Amino acid sequence: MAQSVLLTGAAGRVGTAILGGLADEHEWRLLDRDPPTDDYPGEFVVADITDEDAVREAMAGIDVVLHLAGDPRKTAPWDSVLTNNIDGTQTVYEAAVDAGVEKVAFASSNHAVGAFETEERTPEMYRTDDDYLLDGTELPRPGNLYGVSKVTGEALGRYYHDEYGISVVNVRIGNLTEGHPPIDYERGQAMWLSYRDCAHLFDRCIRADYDYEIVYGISDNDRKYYSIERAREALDYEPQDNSARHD
Ligand SMILES: NC(=O)C1=CN([C@@H]2O[C@H](COP(=O)(O)OP(=O)(O)OC[C@H]3O[C@@H](n4cnc5c(N)ncnc54)[C@H](O)[C@@H]3O)[C@@H](O)[C@H]2O)C=CC1
Ligand SMILES: O=C1O[C@H](COP(=O)(O)O)[C@@H](O)[C@H](O)[C@H]1O
Repeated sequence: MAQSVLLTGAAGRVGTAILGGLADEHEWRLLDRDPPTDDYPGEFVVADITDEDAVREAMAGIDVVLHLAGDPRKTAPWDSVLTNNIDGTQTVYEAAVDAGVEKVAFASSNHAVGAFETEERTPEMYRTDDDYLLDGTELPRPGNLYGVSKVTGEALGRYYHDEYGISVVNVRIGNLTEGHPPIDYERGQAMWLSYRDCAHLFDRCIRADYDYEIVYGISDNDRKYYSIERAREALDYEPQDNSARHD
């Protein structure tokens, strides 16, 4: 059944991948601080996620929120991640709970656990003969302030789930690259998420039933140091792409 979905950060790369696969699958309300430069499905709201009134208005009648908006730079400074990623995410959760939204899928990141990639483990852990694996039950270990903001977003979701019962899935997205896996970049190949698998994964976040989850969002790459088992179990995620088998 089509659901009413609010997609924040709709004009960005992840939003483009999602809408590329799912434009006709749901009823979309798109939100971005950048005005649309293209044709989009549904309705487009130009607003900043730190604007409480605008976010509340955008939340009316929504079943599911895919919350992507934020500063995606791994070098982002504290003032930007504090405003866009932490304050903005809290604003989105508060408005979602007040509006009776059922589910929120939060775009977390590999950088929430980036500091597991120690000098002793790398580059071996990026290669097929290594079996080092993170499965989402490990403690967070961010390697930069951007990663800290993503861990904080996951904790905000934990709080709003426990306090208000809203369903939350945190998707620790790997490296989304269009058309082909990253070239000459072993780390990126191990955490490649194709556009097709990205759309399918967020479709499962919209349709599946869950309480509070942390899953890794990567394709079924031969070498992966992030397990996709929890995404398979909790969301019925069935990726089709693999960085090692791409022409
Ligand atoms: N692209 C990737 O490989 C990965 C992305 N992510 C996360 O996914 C999300 C989307 O990332 P991308 O699409 O790659 O980034 P992007 O920069 O292409 O898109 C982000 C969108 O959010 C909007 N935005 C930013 N701050 C905003 C605010 N305060 N209010 C309203 N809109 C705002 C921007 O205008 C932009 O259109 C981010 O939260 C990022 O941290 C996580 C891991 C990997
Ligand atoms: O969280 C993110 O991660 C991806 C992949 O990280 P990288 O260190 O391999 O570049 C990054 O491309 C994206 O911009 C960022 O938001």
